[in-house]
Amino acid sequence: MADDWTEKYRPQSLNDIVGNPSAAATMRQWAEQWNRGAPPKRALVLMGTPGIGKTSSAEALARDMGWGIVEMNASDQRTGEAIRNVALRASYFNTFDDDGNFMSVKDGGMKLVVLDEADSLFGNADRGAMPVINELIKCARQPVILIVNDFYELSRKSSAVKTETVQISFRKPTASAVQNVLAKICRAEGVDIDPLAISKIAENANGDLRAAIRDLESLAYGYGSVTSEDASVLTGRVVRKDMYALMDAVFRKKDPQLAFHTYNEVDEDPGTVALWMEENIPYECHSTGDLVRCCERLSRADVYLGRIMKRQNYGFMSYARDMMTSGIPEALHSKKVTCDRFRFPQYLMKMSRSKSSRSLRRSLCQKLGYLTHNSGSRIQNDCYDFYRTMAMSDPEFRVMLVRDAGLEPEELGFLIDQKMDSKQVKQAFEEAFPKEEKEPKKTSPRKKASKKEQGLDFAVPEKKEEPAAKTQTSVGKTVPDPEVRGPSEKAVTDDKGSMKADDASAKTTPAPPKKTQKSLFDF
Ligand SMILES: Nc1ncnc2c1ncn2[C@@H]1O[C@H](COP(=O)(O)OP(=O)(O)OP(=O)(O)O)[C@@H](O)[C@H]1O
Repeated sequence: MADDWTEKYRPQSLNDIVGNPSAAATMRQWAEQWNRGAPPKRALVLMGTPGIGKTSSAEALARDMGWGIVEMNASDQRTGEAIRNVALRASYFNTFDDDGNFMSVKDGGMKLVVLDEADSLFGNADRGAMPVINELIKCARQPVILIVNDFYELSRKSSAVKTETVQISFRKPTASAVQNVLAKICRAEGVDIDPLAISKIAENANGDLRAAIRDLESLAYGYGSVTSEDASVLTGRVVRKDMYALMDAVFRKKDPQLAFHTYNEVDEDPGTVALWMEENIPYECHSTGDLVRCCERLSRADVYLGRIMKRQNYGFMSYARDMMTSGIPEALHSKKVTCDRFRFPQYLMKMSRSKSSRSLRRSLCQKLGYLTHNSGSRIQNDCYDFYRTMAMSDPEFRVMLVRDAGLEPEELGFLIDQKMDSKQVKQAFEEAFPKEEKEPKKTSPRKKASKKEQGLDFAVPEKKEEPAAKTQTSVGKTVPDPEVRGPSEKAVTDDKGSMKADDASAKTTPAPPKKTQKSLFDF
């Protein structure tokens, strides 16, 4: 199938990119630094709205420099592991040419690693991606380009993205630049087009060149000519705006109507918008009166949002929205404006930084709750400090937590404020699972030998492992049994005093060691 026109007319060199000459120049400079060795900032971030030539520029740069290209976009699987396997590896190692021959970086075997739509990379499906991206940014041995529509979305997840990359902002091409591209395509395709139609298509695209080319192709398809009436079927596109546009409308333009409309184009929940307002109000108000009025409007909005949550009455939403958007610029009487950048809400930053420790704490509390017949939140609110103090001061208690609650090394490390590979954590695991008990499979050859020794020359059916076998804990509760809980499994036979396995395997199982370790009741 023939390429659509956007692919057919994709720029082949940076010189063919319409608009953004300074962005192209910065890209070239950065690329030339790579030819002399790794520059201080190894990654480039290209940001801007869709369809204005970011991906095309990255590909054109690689072509201009004679580099290979490794691309990962949203349609690829982009978990941390996948990025490590593809992008990070490609950035670390020397490359292969198209025939599969090894090429060293010295021979010009440079490879550009491109992560497209990097701002939409960090959902559940892309788990673990962030640490790998950070590594890529800091340590890549090959040039890396991250492409984003929304830089703020990416930068809130990583400070390295903010400080250790070269950031290039792509602007939308002007309507006349879009018209020139469309006219050129029409000439090449032999399409007879009315100049008015060209300007209608360009205006409607609002700087999105890809959209403009697609609109032109669909109008010209099968006819070979486009009139201005044909172009009038195009309707306005909805363009999403970011929080900075809303902040600008509220605090810099101080225009209640513009603020109201911009809010509708921002894809954020009202709670987040309120946080942005709260963070920026103190810096944007230039008189006490302004500050008091703005805080008053914001607190009103907050009351309405609270009522929505409490009563699920979404009728209050319009009041909350009006107070936050039109209300605040209307409350700003001073004509002065601040020239600083808008501030990202501290609360969101802290929550995002503490995300992994909060989830670790939650899973830890759930395990402790399971062990002690409590809910995870009860442990978190009432007993967490008790467990923490006990675990910090008593090594035997740590062993019991590992053995009976099934804590993972990072959970135990978190509880006692140590790294997961610290001496205390290692020791607790070694004592909870002595070596021969930890790896039951390795003991099987010995088992067979002992059967022979006993003269059992018939086939003894192996005891099948239940996929979700349960282990009885020392407090009499059953917990799902991960493989690692070998010793606890033995406790089942101990406590109940009956052997479930058949006689033969019972004979070959070494007698359980005398129980010397403490259970929770002993503490
Ligand atoms: N500045 C430009 N100059 C020439 N052609 C362009 C330009 N911008 C976009 N195009 C055309 O639009 C198509 C899509 O552009 P590209 O994929 O580079 O956009 P993008 O900014 O990376 O968009 P997205 O963020 O959605 O990936 C290109 O194949 C090309 O035909």
